[in-house]
Amino acid sequence: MTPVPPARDRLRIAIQKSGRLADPARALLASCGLSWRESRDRLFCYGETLPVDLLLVRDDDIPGLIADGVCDLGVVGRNVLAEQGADRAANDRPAAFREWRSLGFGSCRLALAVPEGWAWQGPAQLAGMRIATSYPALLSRWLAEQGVAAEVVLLSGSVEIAPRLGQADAVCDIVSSGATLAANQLKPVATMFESEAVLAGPVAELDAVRGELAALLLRRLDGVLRMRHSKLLLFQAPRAVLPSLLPLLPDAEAPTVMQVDGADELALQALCHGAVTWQRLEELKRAGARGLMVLPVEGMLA
Ligand SMILES: Nc1ncnc2c1ncn2[C@@H]1O[C@H](COP(=O)(O)OP(=O)(O)OP(=O)(O)O)[C@@H](O)[C@H]1O
Ligand SMILES: O=P(O)(O)OC[C@H]1O[C@H](OP(=O)(O)OP(=O)(O)O)[C@H](O)[C@@H]1O
Ligand SMILES: [Mg+2]
Repeated sequence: MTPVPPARDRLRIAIQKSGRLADPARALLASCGLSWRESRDRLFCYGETLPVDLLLVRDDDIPGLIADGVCDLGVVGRNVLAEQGADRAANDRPAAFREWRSLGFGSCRLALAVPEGWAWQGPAQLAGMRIATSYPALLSRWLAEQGVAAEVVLLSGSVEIAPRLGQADAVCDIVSSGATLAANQLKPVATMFESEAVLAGPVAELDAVRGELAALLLRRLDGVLRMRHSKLLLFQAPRAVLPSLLPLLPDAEAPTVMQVDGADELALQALCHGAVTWQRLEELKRAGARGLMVLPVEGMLA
């Protein structure tokens, strides 16, 4: 019988202890106003500003911890969440976690790669082949969708070396820059899955105190994510040039306009959601803007 975890009135979020997502996950949560007192073994961080604690674990364990109710939320790669979700589905187990938000970092893709010398003609070519992967459920599902019968060889790491060792004919693994594939004389031929870090949580909403804490956190998180690439642009300009400045700010919310030094001189404040590059500032200056200042935006509560 599965043990029932004791009731909690603090929210618990699992993140990677170390690895690619550890620092950005912690930085993102900190930018939502959370801070922690770390325990000496660093596996549990007690929330100080809010009753939101961190659990530091291997990323592969995060979906299971959510499924078991040991933690409420987790920051994990969509690839890990999808693999474990596909595995549950393949074994007729009910869904026990889902993606709550995509977080905009840790981008990579799950790709099928074959030796560089192969002339790739499509998935049918894989029939009867051995494919090494750490993502057996996603690979099996993709092969079934393609109607191809191939052998899945499970490896927990260093997958790209399998063809050279004669363990497999092709591989299915995470690709980002493609450097690991190239170093192993492999080429990507199909993308199965686009991934990034996500906030994962249970299928149903949380309730009571933890539900309220999660709602508060999501409101802050949405504000941070929305503002992540936004900048506040401050500048002055004569009223007459306004019609030629506004087309240069297509991604800006309606600017706040203040009158200075009489009716003709304006001070403007525009929240830009796209990149505010030097080139763009120079174009604004050529069009008559002066005193251009770009400020970062840390968050927004609508
Ligand atoms: N080369 C990459 N570029 C960008 N993101 C990646 C890359 N490789 C993996 N990722 C993403 O980062 C996540 C964590 O990768 P990492 O290599 O730290 O995992 P790990 O070795 O399984 O860590 P753990 O010790 O927690 O089990 C992956 O699940 C994936 O979502
Ligand atoms: O396309 P690239 O930029 O080369 O990245 C892809 C590599 O990154 C990951 O491995 P990682 O370096 O995390 O090693 P691990 O699998 O042993 O954890 C992944 O498993 C690939 O091997
Ligand atoms: Mg792992």
